[in-house]
Amino acid sequence: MTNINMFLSLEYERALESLGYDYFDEVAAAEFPCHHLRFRNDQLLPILGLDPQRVTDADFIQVFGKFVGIRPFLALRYHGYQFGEYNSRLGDGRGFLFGQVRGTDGELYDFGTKGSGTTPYSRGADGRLTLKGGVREVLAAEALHGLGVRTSRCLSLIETGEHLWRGDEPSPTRSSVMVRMSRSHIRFGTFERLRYFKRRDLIKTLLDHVIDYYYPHLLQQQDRVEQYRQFYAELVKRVAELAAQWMAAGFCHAVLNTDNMSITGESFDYGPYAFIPTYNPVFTAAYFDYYGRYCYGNQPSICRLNLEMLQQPLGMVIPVADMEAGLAAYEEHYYQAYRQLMLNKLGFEQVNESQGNELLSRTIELLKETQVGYHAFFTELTQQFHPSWRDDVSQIFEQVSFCQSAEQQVLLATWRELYHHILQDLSTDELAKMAERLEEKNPKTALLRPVIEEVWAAIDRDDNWQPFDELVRRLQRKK
Ligand SMILES: Nc1ncnc2c1ncn2[C@@H]1O[C@H](COP(=O)(O)OP(=O)(O)OP(=O)(O)O)[C@@H](O)[C@H]1O
Ligand SMILES: [Mg+2]
Repeated sequence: MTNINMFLSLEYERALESLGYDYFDEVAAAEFPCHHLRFRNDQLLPILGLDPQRVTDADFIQVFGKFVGIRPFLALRYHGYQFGEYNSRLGDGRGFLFGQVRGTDGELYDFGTKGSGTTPYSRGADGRLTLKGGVREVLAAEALHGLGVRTSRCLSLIETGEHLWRGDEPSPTRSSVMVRMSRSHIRFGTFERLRYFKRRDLIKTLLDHVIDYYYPHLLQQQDRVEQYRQFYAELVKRVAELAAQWMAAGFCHAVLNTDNMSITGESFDYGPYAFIPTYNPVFTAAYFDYYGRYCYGNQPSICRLNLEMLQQPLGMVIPVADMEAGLAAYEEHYYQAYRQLMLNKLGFEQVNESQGNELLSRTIELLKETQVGYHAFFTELTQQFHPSWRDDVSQIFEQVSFCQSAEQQVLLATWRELYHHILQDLSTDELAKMAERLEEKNPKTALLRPVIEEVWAAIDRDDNWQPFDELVRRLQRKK
């Protein structure tokens, strides 16, 4: 066994750093009184070309808790529209870009910290992350990944032994530092800040950088302006697909400010999020979202609005009419993606258009009217599904407890008929694949709030991490 820290042996690319000091400030990491590794994401190590067996807990602590070895740490500069109001006092206030590494899949990944100390953007706050906040972010990312959402994931969570004061947690509360692996920490707000300072030159440089690193296939196109046009159109598609993935997963992100929107169309920053207990478009996850701006059902339109606002900075280099044309496809991209994801959750791969649309709207109606658990509905379907359903409509969802009233029974009967009708067109082979698809698309474990609270209570009361470890294992679907 060698004692070389595997994280220090990685080849770090200085992609963002090479852009120079207009985009970030160099910062130092806080020193913490202690370091307890609470989570290490071994599923990510192979993507970094690392064998989990050869990476010790001490390696994680040395690099992602004590921050020994790699330099510089870059607090990225950004602004953002927060609940509709422009905020020019933002930036990485409790985190920094630790480094960038090329994965075995060819993609460039960021290691970004959260809770690693103050920066010039901390605005008088402590630069820290609560342990509960860290636990919640780890869980959200693993759950979303399991549901097929394009998301950042946490590489490590280290408890750091400080006492923090927060208005939304019983205080003092425990502290942590998290390292997140994401496709980029360049946010819509990174561009917004450059427009605020009227720096067209810096917007252009950053846009070229984004295309070079995150949309390299567009480089085949010789003309830069054409690349920009296609970049925006592709971003629109990626964001529409992301919104569809959240909606199908039953996920409410809760803080869709433009500083929480990634330029790669990846989902990240899991603060006061929640998975919806039942289908309810006005379900709002953040207690401070008084008007339900970021409620579950608003997510697709808010994402569209954020894309539209991004036209302001990008408009300094991309013709706005071209971006408008790209944005016009948003609804179609969204609907196509959402429809496909929902049909998958219902067990299907391909359904003809009119039947597919009808099944989708009937399913939503059923979920809404009965208020059956959103996740429970799909896991029940997965458990009860049987190929014999094709031949006998009465067997479909034979055991249901969620239809109380006569009206609800009628809705279920109609849904059943339609489902049966679609099954008629399937071959025996396709029918067999349905069971597998249902299993794959509908993980058994749903990360509902009481589940998180239960895990947290064990940590909080008894420092018992076993329920957390088991939950992570279930979300990652390991035996
Ligand atoms: N405890 C804190 N100390 C200093 N700055 C903070 C703190 N909490 C939040 N901020 C800053 O407030 C802004 C909004 O916070 P938000 O919760 O969206 O981001 P974050 O969760 O800290 O980071 P990220 O978006 O990278 O996940 C960010 O600029 C963040 O750096
Ligand atoms: Mg944020």
